This record gives sequence, structure tokens and C-alpha cells, in this order.
Amino acid sequence: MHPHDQTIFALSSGRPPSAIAIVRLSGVGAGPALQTLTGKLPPPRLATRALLRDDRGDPIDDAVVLWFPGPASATGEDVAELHVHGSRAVITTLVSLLSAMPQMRAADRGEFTRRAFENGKIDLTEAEGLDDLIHADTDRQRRQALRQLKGLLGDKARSWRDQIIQAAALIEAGIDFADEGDVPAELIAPALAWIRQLLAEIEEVLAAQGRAERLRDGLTVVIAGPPNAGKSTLMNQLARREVAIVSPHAGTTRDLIEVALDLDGYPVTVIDTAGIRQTDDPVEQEGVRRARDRAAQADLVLWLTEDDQAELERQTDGPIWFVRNKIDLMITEQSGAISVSPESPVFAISARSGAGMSDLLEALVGFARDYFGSTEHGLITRERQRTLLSETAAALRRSIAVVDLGEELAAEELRIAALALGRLLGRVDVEDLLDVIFREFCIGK
Ligand SMILES: Nc1nc2c(c(=O)[nH]1)N(C=O)[C@@H](CNc1ccc(C(=O)N[C@@H](CCC(=O)O)C(=O)O)cc1)CN2
Ligand SMILES: Nc1nc2c(ncn2[C@@H]2O[C@H](COP(=O)(O)OP(=O)(O)OP(=O)(O)O)[C@@H](O)[C@H]2O)c(=O)[nH]1
Ligand SMILES: [Mg+2]
Repeated sequence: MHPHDQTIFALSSGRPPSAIAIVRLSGVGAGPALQTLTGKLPPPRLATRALLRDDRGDPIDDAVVLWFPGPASATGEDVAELHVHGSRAVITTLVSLLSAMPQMRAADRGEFTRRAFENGKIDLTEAEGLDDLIHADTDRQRRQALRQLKGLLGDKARSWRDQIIQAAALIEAGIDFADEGDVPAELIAPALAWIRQLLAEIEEVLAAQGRAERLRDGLTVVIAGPPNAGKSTLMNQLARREVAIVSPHAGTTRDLIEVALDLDGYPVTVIDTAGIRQTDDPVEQEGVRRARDRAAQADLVLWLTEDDQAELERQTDGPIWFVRNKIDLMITEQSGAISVSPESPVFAISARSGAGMSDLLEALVGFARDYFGSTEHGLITRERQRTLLSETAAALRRSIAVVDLGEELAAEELRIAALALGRLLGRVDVEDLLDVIFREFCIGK
């Protein structure tokens, strides 16, 4: 990769004011900058206390500094960190001093990670994992991101790619021999068996998916039902704060109101909607339209009613749970889960008093757990990864299908498969394929 001649810096910690702020630098100018600010280069990889001074020698702040000489650093180039007091003034002063240094500029979004990638410290799937980790809101999201950051998918993809290249080399060797009128079927058969096995492995990973991808955005639960049923009250109960307006007036909620919940580590977005009814009010009509729309896309609908005769037009093909609210107004009603039919359970709650809420919450956690169930072993977390892995599998399938028509055709499909995996990793170079062929199979040719 091309060398980076500019040094980048950024405030790597959150917004000031904060207890401590970290200004990070990466590039050839990181060492000189650290030296300019502190008077000398600290020992590598050890937290060192230092007084930072400006260009006139005036103190800026009492700091802790870190020095990671490249290429062993996280970005693959010299890295310096300044841990200062997180005030706007300290940061502004530092930033203006750094900006004035030669070949030094503020980093773009994700540029440290990008450099780590370009310097070969991490592959693209690991970079994606890092991005997910930084955006993780819940524990399950954190675990999934960390697995990817640790290279679980990347290592698999690298291993598949290497094996495909070697299988291709076997087939290529067959072609080479064929030039001399000697077709060694014993080279093709093991290569095919190998490819079939790789295909099975990749298909297994593809099949085990679907929901790991959803773990990034969470699943959506829509609260729907007739006006005044207590949907917004339930919403506020689930959110544990007053996110939606509650009133005795039917038709209070018009907009969709979303709140992100962490249900036992699973990300769940709950959406409160307008009460569904016939109305002449154009604003309410629009609210009802949005409510229907959102319910139709939901992973789960909680259909809330005040009584049991409320007619339900089916809003979704997905699961619906019937929740009877305001049981505090009834004398004989029991609370909690009153039907155990797993497809459409019935709950009885009082959103106002909280009766029956723990059963409902527990069921929601169970729903999320079932929904995301297999993600603990999921490797694919993004559409990009799925697409490239599907392309790989398709090319492997084609290579098996066309091998009887000609080894060249099969080898070409294998090259396409390896290329797709190369893209997955962010490294596409055909040199690898050539290297293996020349090194292992074409002796003396
Ligand atoms: N202060 C601070 N905290 C941090 C980071 C950081 O960069 N700075 N990290 C930001 O990512 C994470 C920790 N990850 C890190 C990953 C690699 C290296 C690093 O420089 N590694 C080199 C040398 C370390 C060694 O030799 O042990 C390496 O991997 O070769 C540092 C932090 C989270 N916490
Ligand atoms: N007694 C009792 N009243 C409730 C309960 N839940 C909600 N209410 C009351 O019912 C009225 C309507 O509640 P909301 O939460 O605004 O109902 P909604 O379904 O959001 O209504 P729209 O937004 O108009 O569709 C309010 O006066 C609430 O205080 C409950 O469990 N028990
Ligand atoms: Mg409402």
C-alpha cells in the first residue's frame, strides 16, 4: 500500500468537557510532535507523565502520554496519544498547535482504522467489526462485534480463499499436463472433492444466518390497536419514561414514536402508533396509515385492547400478541399471560398500575432470545459480507458443474470464487494465485 506522508490527529475521546480527553496522532510526524510538545520522546508503550508546552514554552496541560512506534502500533505507523484534561480550552489549544505543524492535519472519520486496514494490520471484516463495536448499544451487539473484530469471519475467509487457490492450482496443473497429452484425472478428482467440502462449509455459514445481521439494528415491536386502549401508556411503561403523550382523549397519538430498548442484551425498538379507526380528521388518517404500515413491517405486533370483543383486522403476516389492558378496572380478571399458545399468546395487563407487565416483559425477552437465538455462532453481520459469500458459493457450484466441459472453465470459476473472498477481506490480488501455481506445480516449465 502507498505510504501515508501526512500525519493525522483527532480527539479520540468524547465531547468536552470530560474528565480526560485523548488526542491521538498517527503517522511519521507523531514522534516529532510528541517531542515538540513534551521536550523528549517517552519510552515506548509506557504511560508517561509529561508537561505539554506550546511553541513559546508556556505550559498547556499536565498530561499522560503514550508512544507506540510503528509498524507494531494499532494503525501500523507511529502513534502518539496525549491524555489531557478534557476541557474545550485545552483541546482547542492543542489542536491549533498540531494543525500548525508540517504535514499534519485533522483526521477524517474512521481514518485511523482506514490506515490500519491500508497498512495491513486488519482486514475489512475486522474494520467492520470495529465499527460495529463502537456503535454497539447492547451486550449481544458487543459480543458479535468483538467476534468479528477478533477476525472470526476474516480468518475463515482467508482459509477458504487459500484452499480455493490451492484447489485451482491442482486443476491448473492438470491443464498443464494435458498440454503434453497426458490428462491426469487423479489431479481433478481430489480437487473437486475439496471444492465440494469448502462449498458445504460456506453454505452452512450462509444458512446459519439471517438474524445476526438484524442484531445490528435490532428487532421492531409495534404497539397497535384501537384508540384509547392505553398504547402510549404501555409504551411509557416499557421505556420507563414519559416518551409518549397519554390522555383520555381518543386519537391522541398520531406520529410514530420509537424508543430503543435493551432487553437482556438484545436490541429492541418499540414503536407506539396512532389508534386504528375510521376518522374524518386528515391528520389522524395519516397517523392511522403510518400505524398500519409500521405494523405490517414489524417483527412482532402487540395488539392492545381494552376489552375482548375489539375486532382485529390482521395488520401483519408476522406474529401478533393480544394484550388486554386496563385489567385494574375489571373485578375478576387475572393478570399476566393468560394463554400459552406460543403463536399468539394473550396477556392481561394494567399498563397504568404495572400489573402483568413482568410476564409480558419476560415473554418479550424470550421472543428476542428465540429470534436471535443462533447468532452466537453467526459469522455474517452485513449485507456486503452475505453478498460476497453467496457469490463465492455460486462460483464454487458452477466450477463443479462445468468441470466436465473443461478444466479451464472450472479454474476460471474458482478464480471468481477466490476473488469474491478477496473482496470480502478487502484484498484483491491475483498475484497469490500465480504464486501458488508457479511455486508448487509448474516446476521446470
Ligand atoms: N488509550 C487507548 N485505549 C484504547 C485504544 C487506544 O488506541 N488507545 N484502543 C484503540 O484501538 C483500544 C485498544 N486497542 C489497541 C490495539 C492495539 C494497540 C497497539 O498499539 N498495538 C500494537 C502494540 C501493542 C503491543 O505490542 O502490545 C500491536 O498490536 O502491535 C493499542 C490499543 C481500546 N483502548
Ligand atoms: N384504568 C386504566 N387506565 C388506563 C390504563 N392504561 C391507560 N389508561 C388510560 O387510558 C387513557 C388512554 O391512554 P393512552 O395511553 O393515551 O391510550 P392510547 O392507546 O395511546 O390512545 P391513542 O393514542 O389515542 O390511540 C388514558 O387516560 C390513560 O390514563 C390502565 O391500565 N388502566
Ligand atoms: Mg397514544
